[in-house]
Amino acid sequence: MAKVYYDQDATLEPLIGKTVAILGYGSQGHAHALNLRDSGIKVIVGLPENSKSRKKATEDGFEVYIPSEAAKRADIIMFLTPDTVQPAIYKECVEPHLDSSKTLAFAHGFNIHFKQIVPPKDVDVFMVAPKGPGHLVRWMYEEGKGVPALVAIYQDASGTCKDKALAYAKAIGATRAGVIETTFKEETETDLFGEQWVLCGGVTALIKAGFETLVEAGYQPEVAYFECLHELKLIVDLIYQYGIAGMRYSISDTAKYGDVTRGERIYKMVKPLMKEGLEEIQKGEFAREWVLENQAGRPVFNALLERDREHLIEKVGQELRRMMPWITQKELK
Ligand SMILES: NC(=O)C1=CN([C@@H]2O[C@H](COP(=O)(O)OP(=O)(O)OC[C@H]3O[C@@H](n4cnc5c(N)ncnc54)[C@H](OP(=O)(O)O)[C@@H]3O)[C@@H](O)[C@H]2O)C=CC1
Ligand SMILES: CC(=O)[C@](C)(O)C(=O)O
Repeated sequence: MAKVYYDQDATLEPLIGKTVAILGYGSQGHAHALNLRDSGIKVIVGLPENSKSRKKATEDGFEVYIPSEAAKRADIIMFLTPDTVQPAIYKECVEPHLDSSKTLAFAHGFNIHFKQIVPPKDVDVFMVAPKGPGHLVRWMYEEGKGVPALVAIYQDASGTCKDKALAYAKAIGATRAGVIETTFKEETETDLFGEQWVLCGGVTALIKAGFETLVEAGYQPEVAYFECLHELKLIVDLIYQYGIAGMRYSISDTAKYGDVTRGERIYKMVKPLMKEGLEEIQKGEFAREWVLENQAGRPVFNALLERDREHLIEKVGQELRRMMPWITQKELK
């Protein structure tokens, strides 16, 4: 079993007296900045003058600088901007201010692993990758809990990089839940695989296919929504808390039989696709496609997101969620 690091295995000491620059103030950026500051770490934020996030970062009480100034002032520079703009930010704003006293940090290994960013050898480089959405990283921290994370050391020129990474993980609350040491390769490939084939791509495909199958067969869209989306959370909550066996303990025998037999058909169809998808990631084909998509102005990305925004399930869901105000616990901002 992998070694898991908890609060008692890490100390904030390596970050005390240091300045951490958080480049970006979005899902992860706001959470890391607020959690680090609440843990007693000096934080500044790096955002372009025209950034929509400047208002929120300023209202949250942070000193906000343009990225190059933030990089110049900081000891540790954490990239929490979209992966696709990190290479340009690095080249234009960070690299000119690098020396052996600086540390680069990431929350996803994409740009280091696929060599879109190649740091000088005398600079420490680590990753602290929360295994959950940024808003939950903040909400769990506020509740005294944490979102688990992966840490990886890419370069340890100083001999203290791992201590800094674990201190960072502790400061954002991750060691409350557990932190596993990995590599940039393992985090990048598993994260891309998970978000494409299980968590986001996998789940949304199942939800849409199920909903459309029922609606096209003439069933009411509201019934299809409750069956294929609303109830999914309840089932996943059981799996999250008790494992697959625990969830199956709670559902009916009829549902269990359907689960293990019809689920087997889905499993047999999907696993070969998943293996293909993992190979695409490992061979860099997905990375190349995503880099080129961004260079072309995201035509496919924008078109497919817009298509799904117009999906009937979004319209039905918005209406039904309005009748259950307790569902939307906190505004996603
Ligand atoms: N979302 C998640 O839960 C997770 C994300 N990650 C990783 O965290 C990193 C950040 O992702 P995420 O938080 O989702 O990003 P978001 O898209 O939520 O936020 C991006 C932030 O970067 C800002 N930004 C955009 N361009 C620049 C720039 N040139 N210089 C400085 N800031 C800029 C944006 O400002 P503006 O408002 O102006 O657009 C925004 O504040 C990525 O590496 C991602 O892979 C890792 C684990 C989970
Ligand atoms: C939340 C998370 O870790 C994801 C889905 O991989 C991401 O948003 O990058």
